[in-house]
Amino acid sequence: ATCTHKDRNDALHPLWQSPLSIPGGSRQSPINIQWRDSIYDPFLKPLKICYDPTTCLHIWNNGYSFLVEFDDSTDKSIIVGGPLENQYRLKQFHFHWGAINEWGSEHTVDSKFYPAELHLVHWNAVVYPTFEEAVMEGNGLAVIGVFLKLGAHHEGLQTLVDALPAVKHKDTVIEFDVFDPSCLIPSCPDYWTYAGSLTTPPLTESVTWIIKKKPIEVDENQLEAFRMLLFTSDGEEEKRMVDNFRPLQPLMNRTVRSSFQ
Ligand SMILES: N/C(=N\S(N)(=O)=O)N1CCCC1
Ligand SMILES: [Zn+2]
Repeated sequence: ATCTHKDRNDALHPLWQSPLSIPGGSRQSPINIQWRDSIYDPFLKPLKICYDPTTCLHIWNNGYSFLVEFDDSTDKSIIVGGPLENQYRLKQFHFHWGAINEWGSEHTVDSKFYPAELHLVHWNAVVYPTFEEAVMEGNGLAVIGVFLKLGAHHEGLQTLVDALPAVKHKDTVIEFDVFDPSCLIPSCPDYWTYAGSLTTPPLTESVTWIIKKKPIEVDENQLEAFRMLLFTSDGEEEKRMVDNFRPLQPLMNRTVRSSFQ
């Protein structure tokens, strides 16, 4: 039988295991978002995004993805509103992508994969003293998911792409001191939201997911730049950093709400 990407993924990425290995996992991510099953919630507020570009610190290849990390010692870069009861501080953003344009995103919409997905990771510094503690709590994290689709060149992303050769290998880092990630978020306010988890270890069920309905467009060269990164350290046998997404997880007893009709 032909191997589906899910089997390939389970086989290729033991770390992104199925929920069976997470005892009591009832709100795991990612999931398929069935548009017609999502429920419009008129009480959902618009999401307010206030980032200070000077809080940007560096880009780091951590061997799973590349992260752009921010100074989260103040409330200078935060999100508030949407489904959130508190404001959440921006900690980092990263991407997941495929070896080819047919797949790469973690979430799907009506079972459609996008070639890549951006995650902006925020934590509840109103309630928890540290990010590490917030990671362990049901309302500890809020992640904005943005789908990337193949299309026009993305000017804002290009400044990031130009820096990637400097973090080709695992555990390399480059200073990156001014960047406003709101340029990567579609202006359309529409989103879905659901209660889920981190999609990499520790896989904790601490994430309020906010998935933007509209994708951003990036061009083929920009996607290819992601694919030239390596999972491996300098000197090791090279393994291209591709297909770094977790397989879809069961919805179980959850509803996905939409901010739009
Ligand atoms: N898996 C994660 N984010 S994600 N892919 O669920 O947005 N993280 C692991 C630790 C910090 C963020
Ligand atoms: Zn992610």
